[in-house]
Amino acid sequence: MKFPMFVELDGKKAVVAGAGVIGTRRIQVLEEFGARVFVVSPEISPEVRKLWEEGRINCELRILEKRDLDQAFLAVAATDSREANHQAAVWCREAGIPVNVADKKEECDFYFPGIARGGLLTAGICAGGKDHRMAKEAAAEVRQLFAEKYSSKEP
Ligand SMILES: C[C@@]1(CC(=O)O)c2cc3[nH]c(cc4nc(cc5[nH]c(cc(n2)[C@H]1CCC(=O)O)[C@@](C)(CC(=O)O)[C@@H]5CCC(=O)O)C(CC(=O)O)=C4CCC(=O)O)c(CCC(=O)O)c3CC(=O)O
Ligand SMILES: NC(=O)C1=CN([C@@H]2O[C@H](COP(=O)(O)OP(=O)(O)OC[C@H]3O[C@@H](n4cnc5c(N)ncnc54)[C@H](O)[C@@H]3O)[C@@H](O)[C@H]2O)C=CC1
Repeated sequence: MKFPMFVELDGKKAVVAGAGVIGTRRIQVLEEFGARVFVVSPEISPEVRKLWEEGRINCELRILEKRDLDQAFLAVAATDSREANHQAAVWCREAGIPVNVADKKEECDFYFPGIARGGLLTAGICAGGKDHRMAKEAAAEVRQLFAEKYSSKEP
């Protein structure tokens, strides 16, 4: 069971390997929560390219290398290669950097929850890696609750 720690990400380096469908989702969330996102991926989605062009994130269009992880606060391995994701996890573990591995929950130090925000509140919903559909559904219900009952106070 993972502990729901609410972590300060403002200005902290978050490395994301792979900017396809899942990497893009991760990059958007980390950027929204203030991290200094550094993307390494041979190909990137249009959404990620736009964030890059707006100067909100940095990208390198190549495969991940160990040195990319220097000074990272956290990392995400979201490539479509099991081998590359595993290698990233090993490098992170050696360097003591918490890592999320999109295709293997056993290699994750932390999970991405379903997120609900409203007013002053932020919730992260996790089904312990056992049912992401349930996490998604519950997060949608909590978003609805926040909008109905707790949205009056803006952050
Ligand atoms: C453990 C965890 C680690 C982590 O990723 O952080 C993890 C792991 C894995 N997910 C996989 C598949 C999918 N996950 C989703 C969706 C979501 N997955 C999310 C979280 C988590 N997923 C973490 C905790 C989960 C928990 O609490 O139970 C959500 C909540 C948040 C988010 O991803 O942003 C988000 C829904 C919220 C939202 O959309 O609002 C979809 C559907 C979709 O993408 O639309 C699919 C594909 C289709 C399908 O199967 O349904 C695979 C197999 C990959 C493969 O086969 O290669 C693994 C790997 C494994 O289980 O080992
Ligand atoms: N955790 C979750 O919620 C989910 C996880 N997945 C898993 O996430 C992974 C990614 O899936 P998608 O985003 O759909 O794949 P995708 O094919 O859309 O994107 C993969 C990206 O990785 C990049 N890439 C490939 N090798 C790389 C390397 N060595 N270094 C850096 N970047 C590299 C590619 O250029 C591409 O941009 C898959 O392993 C998939 O099984 C899939 C669905 C949900």
